[in-house]
Amino acid sequence: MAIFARIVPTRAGCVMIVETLTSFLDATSLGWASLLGLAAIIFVGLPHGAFDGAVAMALGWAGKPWMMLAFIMGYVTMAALVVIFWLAFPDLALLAFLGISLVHFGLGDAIGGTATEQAIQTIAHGGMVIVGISLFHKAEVDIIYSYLTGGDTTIIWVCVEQAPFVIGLALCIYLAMAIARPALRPRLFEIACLGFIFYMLPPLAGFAFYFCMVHTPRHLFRIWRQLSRQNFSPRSMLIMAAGFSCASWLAGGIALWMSPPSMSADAHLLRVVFIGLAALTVPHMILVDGLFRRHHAPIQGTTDTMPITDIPFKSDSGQDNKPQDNKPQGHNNA
Ligand SMILES: CC1=C(/C=C/C(C)=C/C=C/C(C)=C/C=O)C(C)(C)CCC1
Ligand SMILES: [Fe+2]
Repeated sequence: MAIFARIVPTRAGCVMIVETLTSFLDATSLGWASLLGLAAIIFVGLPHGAFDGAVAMALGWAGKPWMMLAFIMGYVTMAALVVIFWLAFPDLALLAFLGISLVHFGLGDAIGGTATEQAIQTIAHGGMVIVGISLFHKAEVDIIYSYLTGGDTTIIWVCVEQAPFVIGLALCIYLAMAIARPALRPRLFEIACLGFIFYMLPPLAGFAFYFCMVHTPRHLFRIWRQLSRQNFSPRSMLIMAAGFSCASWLAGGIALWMSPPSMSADAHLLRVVFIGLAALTVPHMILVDGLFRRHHAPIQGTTDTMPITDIPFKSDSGQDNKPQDNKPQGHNNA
């Protein structure tokens, strides 16, 4: 009887999820590559943010249950404020989202150096993702941007179309830097490969490739290494991340289910995914780029392998290998 009482609501829940999904699949005009990309963004990429609970642990904010509760409340409040801001000022919110994402992705992929070198790498890496995808597939991306702003996208394109001048300049300086500093070459080559992939794939599939195959693994590698150094149990990190992932999927599922009748299935689906992502990005960035990076930047001269290329920082040539007052230099914690 008890088992029966447990199975019936679970089955009802599953039926509801399957029904919502099949009605979306019937109504959407997105191709299979974009749908697969969206699924990967939601189920593979999004959980990297669910490790923010573990990041809070690394920062010493989650030692007691009340601290964890305060962290979760702060995170959810910030996410809710982003959604409210987006609904009130969609153009400004999308523009800000693109800008902060460029910085977040760029910082995650840069391997460090002086502040200027770091800025050049950040603009080049992050710019290729956000501006590259937007400009390679202008017509398709314009439709997505119009769903996200609720109509006019002129101001967005005015800004996106100016960006290649800055990004092009950053790429030229990056090339010069890579000639002098061989450790930068694999990362520059990575930008070229990603550019080709973004050009070839539909925009959502290209973004999903980057988000799931580059950004997420780099982030997880950083967090995992730092937390194992601090002797946190992998099991507790995984349980916490699974809990946060399920909570965000549930929130997204509810938002999807409350589909407004006036909106097309594509518009609603993309709004839920990207406004949801923006809402989680703001607290995620504050935590990862603002706090974790500052506290756990590798010390110059320490060996630090990079995922994807697996090149030790120490193998870097030239004078920047010499320890300089033990100042934190590396900044590639995604
Ligand atoms: C909306 C949209 C884009 C931007 C997506 C962004 C900006 C995602 C940011 C995610 C973050 C920052 C996750 C955190 O780790 C693209 C791919 C340019 C083109 C297709 C439509
Ligand atoms: Fe991230």
